[in-house]
Amino acid sequence: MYAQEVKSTGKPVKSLEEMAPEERAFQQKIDADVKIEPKDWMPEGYRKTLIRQISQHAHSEIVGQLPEGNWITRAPTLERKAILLAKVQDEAGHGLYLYCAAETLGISRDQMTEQLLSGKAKYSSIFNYPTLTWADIGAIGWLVDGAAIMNQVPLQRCSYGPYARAMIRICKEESFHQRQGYDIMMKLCRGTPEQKEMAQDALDRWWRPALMMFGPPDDQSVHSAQSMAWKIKLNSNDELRQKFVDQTVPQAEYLGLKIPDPDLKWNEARGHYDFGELDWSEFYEVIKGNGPCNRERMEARRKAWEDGAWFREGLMAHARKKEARRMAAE
Ligand SMILES: CC(C)(COP(=O)(O)OP(=O)(O)OC[C@H]1O[C@@H](n2cnc3c(N)ncnc32)[C@H](O)[C@@H]1OP(=O)(O)O)[C@@H](O)C(=O)NCCC(=O)NCCSC(=O)Cc1ccccc1
Repeated sequence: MYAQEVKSTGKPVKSLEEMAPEERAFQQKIDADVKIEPKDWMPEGYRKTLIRQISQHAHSEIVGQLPEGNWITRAPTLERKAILLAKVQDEAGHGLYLYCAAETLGISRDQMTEQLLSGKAKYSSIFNYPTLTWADIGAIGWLVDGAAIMNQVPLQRCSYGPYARAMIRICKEESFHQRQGYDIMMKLCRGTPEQKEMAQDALDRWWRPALMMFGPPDDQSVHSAQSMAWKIKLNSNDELRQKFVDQTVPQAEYLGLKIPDPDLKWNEARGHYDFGELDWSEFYEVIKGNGPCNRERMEARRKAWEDGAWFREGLMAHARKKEARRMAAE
């Protein structure tokens, strides 16, 4: 799908003729699938859009550790605990690669953290929902990681080199995450009626928030048209949401679970599932800070940042001393 076909509410995308020569050469590079690297010239809007998206993505990975972290001490077996621990550690790693990718655009880790804590930078809406039962850990792996992969696989081909490369490793790890979630769901669905009920309840609560992860509908997406023209995004929000529904419905059927949507129906003519309208007012409330767990999540991040201040100061003092010693020896 070409950017121009996406009905986005943002500023109209400039045509090549309307661009200054430098910007035109940049766009032609993008159109020819040449990667943009940190030292290359880039329009200010491209740099800012990447900082916004990559830093929000990084914050999502870091905040995303919290709902699952809640279950590490209560995982049902030693094996499940070790797997969950590894998954949550992977998410910390993803956050770090992504912060590094954003740093190549001239913003520091401290600035990004300040933007998160002040509410200027967002993180994914999905992490503002609570994890009430062990089945939620299965549902997160299956649905949330499943949605994350659907969105991130195309980003391996995005125009900005450091972001595209970070995505390659992240996607490999995300597929392990998705499979471990589905495996939890399979175990529950083959278990007692109570366990199957827990799995259904988790699906009922996570289905709609998972679909909202892809962002607002295309006609309300401010950034899509420009981001797609710059290949910062390769697919529109609705396109990926549809792909996710099409992929996930048979997986739910295999589990013997029911997707909580009375309007869900295979549409032979379109070759896709039709699905019900989502409650976008809930999405906007959550991203404004009024979801069920927003306050708790931000408090946890603020506390971690404040508690770590002495360590960051220690590291800086050590670095300064080392540098002074090196200078004295020269
Ligand atoms: C598709 C989209 C998320 C949004 O498209 P865009 O073109 O950027 O925006 P658009 O114009 O369509 O929207 C208008 C406004 O709405 C905001 N908004 C939209 N959607 C959301 C949302 N869901 N949550 C919160 N805010 C959202 C958007 O920022 C903008 O507001 P702004 O102007 O910034 O104030 C894009 O940024 C993207 O692909 N990001 C990279 C992937 C990424 O970040 N993945 C994160 C999950 S990683 C993961 O899950 C791994 C994991 C699994 C399990 C456990 C732990 C970890």
